[in-house]
Amino acid sequence: MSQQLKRDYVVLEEIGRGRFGTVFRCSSVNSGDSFAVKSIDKVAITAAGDSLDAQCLWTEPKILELVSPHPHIVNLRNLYEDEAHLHMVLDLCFESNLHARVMSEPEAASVMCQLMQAVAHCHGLGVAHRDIKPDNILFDEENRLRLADLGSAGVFKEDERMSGVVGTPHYVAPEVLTGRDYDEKVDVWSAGVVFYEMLAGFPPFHGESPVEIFDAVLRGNLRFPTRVFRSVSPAAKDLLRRMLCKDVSRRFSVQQVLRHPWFSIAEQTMPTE
Ligand SMILES: Nc1ncnc2c1ncn2[C@@H]1O[C@H](COP(=O)(O)OP(=O)(O)OP(=O)(O)O)[C@@H](O)[C@H]1O
Repeated sequence: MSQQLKRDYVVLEEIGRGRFGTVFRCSSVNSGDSFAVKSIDKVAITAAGDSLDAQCLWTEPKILELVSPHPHIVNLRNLYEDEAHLHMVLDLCFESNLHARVMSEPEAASVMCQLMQAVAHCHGLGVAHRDIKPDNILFDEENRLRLADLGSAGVFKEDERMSGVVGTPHYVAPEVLTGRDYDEKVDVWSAGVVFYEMLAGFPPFHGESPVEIFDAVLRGNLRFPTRVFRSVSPAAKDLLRRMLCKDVSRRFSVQQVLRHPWFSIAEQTMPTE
């Protein structure tokens, strides 16, 4: 454990684990405030022998430095390195229950508005997240949405597109699967899948295996089964069509999503406290 990290934070219980990262709760020695520390095992990455993973080691902290601070992103507070680990001190968050239940449109609008603000901030700085999915959408102690895990993010420039298959089967955009170059609108597609799932309780493109899911994504046949979508507003369906549009040139940008009338319609029907 880095001596410097131990000087600044008391590292407490484990709260999560990924492929190479273990996440602990920690508290600041100075303020007593709670944070999360994600410790990446450099040795395990090197031993796994995957040069892509080794390259990605620095992607997350570098991109987090670029996009922090933002109220809807899991911000990087401090970074430490020792021989075996990279330690990222992050805002402490909690897993979302986005998978757990079908949401009303006002609830979904609140989630989508915060998510799209985080994505707009990233896109404005030339960063595409590339792995938007419920597991990477966390909430902080004040119940504010925080976009997490920028380990798969990519930097794009005006005349330079991105490549490489990155993402998670149900949420990945079709242009990523075809192996062609793509742009930041892959995030709008993935956020559209999350949006559909919040309203329907199941994803728009499904299958029994990853291959079947990929085939369904590539077909991109968006359906609104009456059983479930009978009570969903035409504005919500319109926005879903514009986000889950296979033709990237016609797919909405994040700014266009944020300007869509569905947000104000859904807000007007929000119950008052
Ligand atoms: N800031 C945080 N606060 C609380 N929990 C967190 C935080 N960041 C991540 N976690 C939790 O820790 C677990 C692992 O985190 P994360 O997915 O970022 O690790 P990872 O190594 O990048 O994972 P993978 O590459 O396998 O997706 C997840 O369950 C996540 O919910």
